[in-house]
Amino acid sequence: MRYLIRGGRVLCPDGSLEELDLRIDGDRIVEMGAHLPLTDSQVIDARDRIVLPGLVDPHVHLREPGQTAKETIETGTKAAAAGGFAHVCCMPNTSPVIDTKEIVEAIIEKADSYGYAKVHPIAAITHGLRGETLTDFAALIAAGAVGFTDDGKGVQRADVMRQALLCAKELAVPIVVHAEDETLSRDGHLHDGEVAKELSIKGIPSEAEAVMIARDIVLSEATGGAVHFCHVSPKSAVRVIRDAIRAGIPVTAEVTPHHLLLTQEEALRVGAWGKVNPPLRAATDRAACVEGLIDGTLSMIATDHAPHTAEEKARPIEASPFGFVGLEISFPLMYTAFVHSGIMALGKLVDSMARIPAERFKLHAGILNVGGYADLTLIDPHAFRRVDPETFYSKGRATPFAGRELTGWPTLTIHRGKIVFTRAAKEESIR
Ligand SMILES: NC(=O)N[C@@H](CC(=O)O)C(=O)O
Ligand SMILES: [Zn+2]
Repeated sequence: MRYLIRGGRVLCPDGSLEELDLRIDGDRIVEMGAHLPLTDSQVIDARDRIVLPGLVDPHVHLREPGQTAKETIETGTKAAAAGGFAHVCCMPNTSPVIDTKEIVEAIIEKADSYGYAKVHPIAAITHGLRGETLTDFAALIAAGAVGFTDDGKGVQRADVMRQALLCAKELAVPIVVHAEDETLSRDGHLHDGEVAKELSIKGIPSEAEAVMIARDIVLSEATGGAVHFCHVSPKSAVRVIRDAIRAGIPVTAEVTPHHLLLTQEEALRVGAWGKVNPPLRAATDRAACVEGLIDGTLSMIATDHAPHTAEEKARPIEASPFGFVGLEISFPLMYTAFVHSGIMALGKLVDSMARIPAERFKLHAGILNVGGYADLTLIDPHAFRRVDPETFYSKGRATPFAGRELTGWPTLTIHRGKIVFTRAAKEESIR
């Protein structure tokens, strides 16, 4: 199949927006230029659209194998396509845990058989996420793992983390850190602040996250192993990561839309739909995350798409699991808050949602160029729509952003030369 994407403004690798047509042949972009001839291609009308590279999400939970009532590889990658994502890195806290090459291979094969988006497993650091013995990193990488994490919990033992970093250095992959010291976070449900106090719910202090980040920066420097910090949330952590980067220690970090846009007060408004780990914190923490995004300390955006069943997220806060969905709204959330508002250039946002995570995990993705894979998404920078969880492809429906009016929604996504998502005309704009 040949497509001609005509009349759109294309985000070029240098960050400029240019009126260009793109021709797709098979799974590749074969031509980019002004007013390309139609020849034998099928036209995709991109007038009033911005053409972006397929986005890259370094942190999603697809729940397969084992928790298919929450999500499946099929529904999770459909949600990715609807959110404009061509690549997602999936976390290993499945059942069983992603700690063998067979599971890594099965996930990749299954995702490829659907063809909505590429899935890159981040395999477990330790067997069963038990925090004791290292998995076979070399075998897991050979099977397709792009990094290692015990996400869902932190690696409590410093000696185990040190060993993991030595292996990671040898094999040139990052250790992806969910930073949480359980002696400080245990039994907590919300940020340890005013709202938790008001609701008489045990809190999770910022230090539970920041002390682990500080420890792993020290271990990264000592071993030379690269660390990527997940879903950074407290001000203290942003500061130590900034200092580490300045000192040349090989660390990178991601931040989520919810930690950039929301605070602990959400628990009063939406209850368990706003329960997430790490928790939504104080206004000063949120401001520090925004500052970290803008100065490049937090160089990547991750959704931490964490679907649970409707029943689980309907429970009271203390009985509900941590996490909510994000894939289908992450780009419009970020576009509306940072680009539409004039705070950030579109090129910088897309770098943080495509080019930089692709480079970090060596995915050969994240920019539009002739000869590259035809992974791209068209966004509508004009129309506003409300977030309606009932329209999600994900099985997860919980999000504290339900009802928000956003612009910059993906309207059409192409993955490897095939149309994998088009926004239904019934989802009309509200202004
Ligand atoms: N973020 C969450 O609140 N939950 C994640 C685990 C995680 O990413 O730490 C999950 O698996 O549900
Ligand atoms: Zn995590």
